[in-house]
Amino acid sequence: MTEDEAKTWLKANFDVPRETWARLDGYVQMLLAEMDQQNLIAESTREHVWSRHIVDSAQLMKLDGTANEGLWIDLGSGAGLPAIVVAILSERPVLMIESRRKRIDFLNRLVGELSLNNADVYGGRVESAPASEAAVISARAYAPLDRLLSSALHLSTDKSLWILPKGRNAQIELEAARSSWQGVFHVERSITDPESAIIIARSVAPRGKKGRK
Ligand SMILES: C[S@@+](CC[C@H](N)C(=O)[O-])C[C@H]1O[C@@H](n2cnc3c(N)ncnc32)[C@H](O)[C@@H]1O
Repeated sequence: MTEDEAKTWLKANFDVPRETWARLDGYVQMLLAEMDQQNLIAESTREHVWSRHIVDSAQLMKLDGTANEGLWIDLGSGAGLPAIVVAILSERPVLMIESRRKRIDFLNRLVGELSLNNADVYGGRVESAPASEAAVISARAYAPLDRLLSSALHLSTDKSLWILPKGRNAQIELEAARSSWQGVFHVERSITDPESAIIIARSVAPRGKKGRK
């Protein structure tokens, strides 16, 4: 997907009025500028931010069956991916969880400068974030599936939808996690990288336990 194709895809798949487009553009500019201060995205993707990061994040919203309602929690948000894209393209509340100080500061700056009234940052570890009842939980390049689910179970309910871009190891990670986790899992192909996949999960619980909230 070229950068032009990425922008065309966004316009075809989302309502993108001028103000929303200006926010996306502003985010890309701030992300690239911040790369002089900290390493937020792979150097090789600097010239491909719209396809490799913005569309890569936005595609997750297309897999969300929650009617765009309820809290979206993003684990290990780092550069703000996918959370900032979700917060710009929707009005739903978005909570970013990130533990590294410099990244927390950058995320707070994004929220302020892009006037994202629906977005918030928890600066700390996922494991110590206050219990919540997320409608959606996302995590991009955060942790292997088993550790990811263990660290964030307290942020979910039985109804939470987990949307987890997993690169090329999706199927392997899923098989490895199945011995410890039950739930309804399936894998979707990424539109930005045909070899990458996204794990979608519902009704997630540690194997052998019943009666989640
Ligand atoms: C590889 S980066 C990915 C960032 C972003 N999701 C993206 O796709 O560009 C992983 C991020 O997760 C954060 N992280 C790792 N473990 C964490 C934890 N237990 N709690 C909160 N943040 C964590 C790291 O500080 C880092 O910013």
